[in-house]
Amino acid sequence: MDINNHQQTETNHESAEKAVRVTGVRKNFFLVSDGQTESLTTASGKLYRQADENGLFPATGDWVRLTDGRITSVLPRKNALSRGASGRQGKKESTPVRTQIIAANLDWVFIVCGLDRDFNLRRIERYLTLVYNCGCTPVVILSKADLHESPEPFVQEVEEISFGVPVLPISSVREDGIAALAPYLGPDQTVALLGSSGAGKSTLVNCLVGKAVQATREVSSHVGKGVHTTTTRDLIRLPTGGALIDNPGIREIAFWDVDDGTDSAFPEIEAWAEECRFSDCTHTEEPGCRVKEACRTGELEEGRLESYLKQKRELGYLADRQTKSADRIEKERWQWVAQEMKQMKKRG
Ligand SMILES: Nc1nc2c(ncn2[C@@H]2O[C@H](COP(=O)(O)OP(=O)(O)OP(=O)(O)O)[C@@H](O)[C@H]2O)c(=O)[nH]1
Ligand SMILES: [Zn+2]
Repeated sequence: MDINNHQQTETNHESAEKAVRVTGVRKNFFLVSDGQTESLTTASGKLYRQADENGLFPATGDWVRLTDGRITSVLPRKNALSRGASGRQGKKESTPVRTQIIAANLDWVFIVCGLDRDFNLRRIERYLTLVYNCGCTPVVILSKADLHESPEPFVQEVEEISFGVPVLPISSVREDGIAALAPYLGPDQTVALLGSSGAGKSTLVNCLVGKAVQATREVSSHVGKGVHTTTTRDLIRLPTGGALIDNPGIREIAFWDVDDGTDSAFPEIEAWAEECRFSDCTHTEEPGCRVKEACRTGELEEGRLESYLKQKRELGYLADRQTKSADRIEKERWQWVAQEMKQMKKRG
């Protein structure tokens, strides 16, 4: 697509600068909206260069500064859903991990889980961890509630593992429970949808928008010329005034991205762990393990402990891997220095 032919964000004649929101990110261009008009634009060369240093590059949901029709900076983010996000960032000993921002400035993240074969408490726990880890606020949406006489038992099961997170059963096909989502979809609220393939995300989006946006992704008439129907947007405006972000990146978010957010997803286990005899108790074989005792007394379900331990193991593995690669980089650097010195001596 030739961007130059495109009416460049109606380069405002009064002021050449304005803040707009990124509604879609494609390989070489961005779709931005000022709330009225949606248009295509590119990022300034400087922004590309800076992104290499600070990793701050426009993502869907970002507010950006537009100067003469091009994105020149990304405004500070409230939060961001990202792959490779880790609580380790910001800690001194951290290995910088390049994170890929999938969606920014979110008020809520809907964890969509179907009440069919998709229903899996352990997976919901993982998603909760991931969402907490990104500094976002989760809401669990149990879709396809129409497949059951009552979704209540499922709601209770999820509530037991989600500690105060709203758990809302819905049916997009029958439009049941949709009204309960209204408090999260009001003006100025942005929601990202997370959930495995087939969970019912697209169907929910279409239900909320009131038409099949996800299938057809029509571009409305007031959108700038040159934006063809092939240009998909990731941020969808809702009739309620809110915005929904549903993009492939979010759909594919992998669990290994999750770091030590386990504290928030398993608060009761962390609390019992405080009472273990050994402070470094692994809650497996040790005597005086309060967590194991909780399993014996029935206070804690064995499956939940397994899930917790599995997460801990995976996180440990990830941390290990990151440290190793940092060590290797350091080693390689010294090898290079040593070689250079040898060369210099030879020459010298
Ligand atoms: N019974 C019932 N089926 C539903 C409901 N919502 C979605 N489905 C069905 O579930 C299947 C998957 O729905 P999608 O909306 O495409 O799921 P998705 O999460 O967008 O899946 P991906 O696009 O692969 O990420 C489709 O066959 C839908 O018709 C619902 O409320 N009730
Ligand atoms: Zn223990």
